[in-house]
Amino acid sequence: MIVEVILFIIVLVLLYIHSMSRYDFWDKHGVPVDKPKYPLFGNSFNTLFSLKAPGESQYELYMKFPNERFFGKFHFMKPNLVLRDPHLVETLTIKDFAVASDRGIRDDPRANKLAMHLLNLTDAHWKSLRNKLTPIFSPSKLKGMLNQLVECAESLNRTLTTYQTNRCPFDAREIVSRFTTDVIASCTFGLNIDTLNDPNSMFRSVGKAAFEDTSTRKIILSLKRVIGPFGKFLKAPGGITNEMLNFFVNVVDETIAFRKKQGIVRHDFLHLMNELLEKDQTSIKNGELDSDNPYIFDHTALVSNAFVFFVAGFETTASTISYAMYELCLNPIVQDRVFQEVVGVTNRHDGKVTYEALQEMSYMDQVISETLRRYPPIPGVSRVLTQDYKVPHTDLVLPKGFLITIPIYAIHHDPQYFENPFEFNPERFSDNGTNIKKGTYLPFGSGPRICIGARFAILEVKVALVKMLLNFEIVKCSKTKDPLIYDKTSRLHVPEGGIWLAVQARDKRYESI
Ligand code: HEM
Repeated sequence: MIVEVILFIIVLVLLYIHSMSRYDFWDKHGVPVDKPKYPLFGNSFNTLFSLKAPGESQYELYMKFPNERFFGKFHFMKPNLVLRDPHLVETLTIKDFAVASDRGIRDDPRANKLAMHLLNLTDAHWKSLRNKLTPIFSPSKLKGMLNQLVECAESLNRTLTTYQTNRCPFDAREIVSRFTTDVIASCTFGLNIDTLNDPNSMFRSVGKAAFEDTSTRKIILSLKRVIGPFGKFLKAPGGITNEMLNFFVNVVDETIAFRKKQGIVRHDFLHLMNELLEKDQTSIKNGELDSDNPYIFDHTALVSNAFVFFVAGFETTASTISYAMYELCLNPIVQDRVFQEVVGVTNRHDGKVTYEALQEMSYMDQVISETLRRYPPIPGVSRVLTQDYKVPHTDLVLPKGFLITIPIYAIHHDPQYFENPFEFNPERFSDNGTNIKKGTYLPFGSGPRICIGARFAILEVKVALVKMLLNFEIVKCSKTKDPLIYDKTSRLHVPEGGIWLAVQARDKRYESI
């Protein structure tokens, strides 16, 4: 027995020495590094074990290297380069896109019936799909969805009225997540669901399942990223089930069949994607497209991308609206100014929230931009090299497959680019944001892989805030936290326990608007 124990200790010591020696990687390349204290988990220890919120952990590390263009860290034992220089961020994501077109956090696009979507694809297949989908987010197409957004915002207002009448505080994150779920269900799946009144709807359950985190889930999801092809054998607990996936496929099929039978045309994402599908089918019939072309926009592409719009779109927009409400509540002067703008513009448009009226609300744009700077819903993005890459103006050559991180949250809070970065100040975005240095404002990412839904997201956030402000003043309640404390268990930078606020009815003059 003693021999076994000694052998076990020797193995542990050898493993420890091996693991710690891997951390010499950046020293050997002359790159500044924050060497991890513990073996195996690299610099991710604090976030994986829920000791720090992701944004705070990223910021702390970033601020250790104030004069560097980049620094090294470790994701588990895998070296990872973190960019600090905004020019380098732009070079990698735009000019050198050809060598860094992959985000590296994808599942196999054939993993299940909803996996053939933009997030999971790379190279030519991604490019073909992105080119097909980009036009459905054009301003003219989004204008066609405005009525649906306004209807959902009116439903949100009805819910807020009940809280106002009962003088009851509410968790803005929860209520607004139900609104953004209704929006995606309406614009992407053609369904008028009412998650605001039915919080247990399947859509809401899937939304929660996609973002609910535990330490075990975070560790397994992160491990999947570093062990390459073996990752597919690892299954993280929780998340989206097969039953949920089937539900989405059925919803899409039933809605398309119903619309066809009833002759209903609604200019939403479902309709526009169905047009893409029919166009490819016609091209195959006419012999213009080969039926075994791997990039055909078929049923799988339609349901997969409808699904990814939901997952990528509901939490990010809910986060932005609820943080904007929080900041407007803490900054009554800003709230008053934006309210005056909203009333002035809507009055010029016969009291209506039209697409044209929304384009005139420039101070509202500043408020939304500053919210996205202060609280970027996705704190960082990554790129994986598809070829060896010489980092510009250095001798550092990184091999194919190397992981590079762009720390969005930290760059947004770097005092070099944003004075008093933790202060909410929409004035930073006066002059259409032309005074913001390139490569320092990245809420939607950068380059050809930038968020495809950015324009839709801004429109949705704007409609919700405009309709809300016309009816309510957002005020503090006894549960409003200032400052907020961030959730250490989540992969996103979200407040612990939600964002508690209250609303008061506006002057009767505006109630009907
Ligand atoms: C405030 C709201 C949103 C924020 C802050 C946001 C942010 C982001 C970011 C940072 C990326 C990665 C970009 C990169 O790697 O450079 C991304 C990608 C993406 N987003 Fe969004 N997003 C938002 C809303 C939406 C909405 C509403 C949709 C769909 C309706 C959407 C769909 C997508 C898709 C499909 C991708 C992958 C694009 C590709 O790989 O080609 N997002 N988003």
